[in-house]
Amino acid sequence: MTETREPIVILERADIYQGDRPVLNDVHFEIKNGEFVYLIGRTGSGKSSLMKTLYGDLWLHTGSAKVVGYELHNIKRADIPFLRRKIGIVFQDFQLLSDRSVEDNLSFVLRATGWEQQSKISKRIAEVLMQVGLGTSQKKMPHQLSGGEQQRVVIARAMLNEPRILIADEPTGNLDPEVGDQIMQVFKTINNAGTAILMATHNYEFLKKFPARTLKCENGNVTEG
Ligand SMILES: Nc1ncnc2c1ncn2[C@@H]1O[C@H](COP(=O)(O)OP(=O)(O)OP(=O)(O)O)[C@@H](O)[C@H]1O
Repeated sequence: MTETREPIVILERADIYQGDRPVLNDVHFEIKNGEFVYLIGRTGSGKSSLMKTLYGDLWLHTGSAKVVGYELHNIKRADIPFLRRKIGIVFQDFQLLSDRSVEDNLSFVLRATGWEQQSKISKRIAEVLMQVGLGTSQKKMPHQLSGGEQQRVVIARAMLNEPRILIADEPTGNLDPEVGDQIMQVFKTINNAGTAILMATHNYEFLKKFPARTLKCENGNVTEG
């Protein structure tokens, strides 16, 4: 069992910047394989900046970070797409391609990441849609789905390449509370099956209903909450 608790995110003395402006200083924490971690903090406290740094959208300024085996302090631009394949990213706004079906949104990502065989593509799409409770929606267009269903497709898309961690920035921010709870259940199910999750949220009800480790961004620091 030791392997399952190996850290997949390690930050040491990391400084997070937006351009030349420091946002978070001296950040150090680990996330272990299979862990569920909330990221909380007021608007502008640096949650999104921290997440963007983890998936290579912001350069790490100083310090070191290792994410799913990639050293962000040494990473080459050409390696960033490979880093992102091992991370599933889920945003608040759904960002599905509106001109194509659920199935085509998902196969687009698989083909772009090197999948070629149609039978394998179809099988994987069916698996991830089952995982998020949308087994019968392959042929639907995004506009035919509710907000909660669209977010499920986005989560399915993030799971396509079996990431070791899902990074979710306010994934329920645009949803009604009841639908948000259902999406939270989807994340819990995915986490129970072994994928680590780092989720930024303003929804403190989740912390009570679904307790988990919490990191807090405050006054330029990240602390255990
Ligand atoms: N693209 C950007 N360019 C310059 N500064 C930015 C940019 N995005 C964010 N910032 C600034 O960086 C700081 C941290 O913002 P960030 O978005 O990381 O906070 P947050 O905790 O995610 O906020 P929210 O909860 O509103 O999403 C803020 O002062 C913000 O104004």
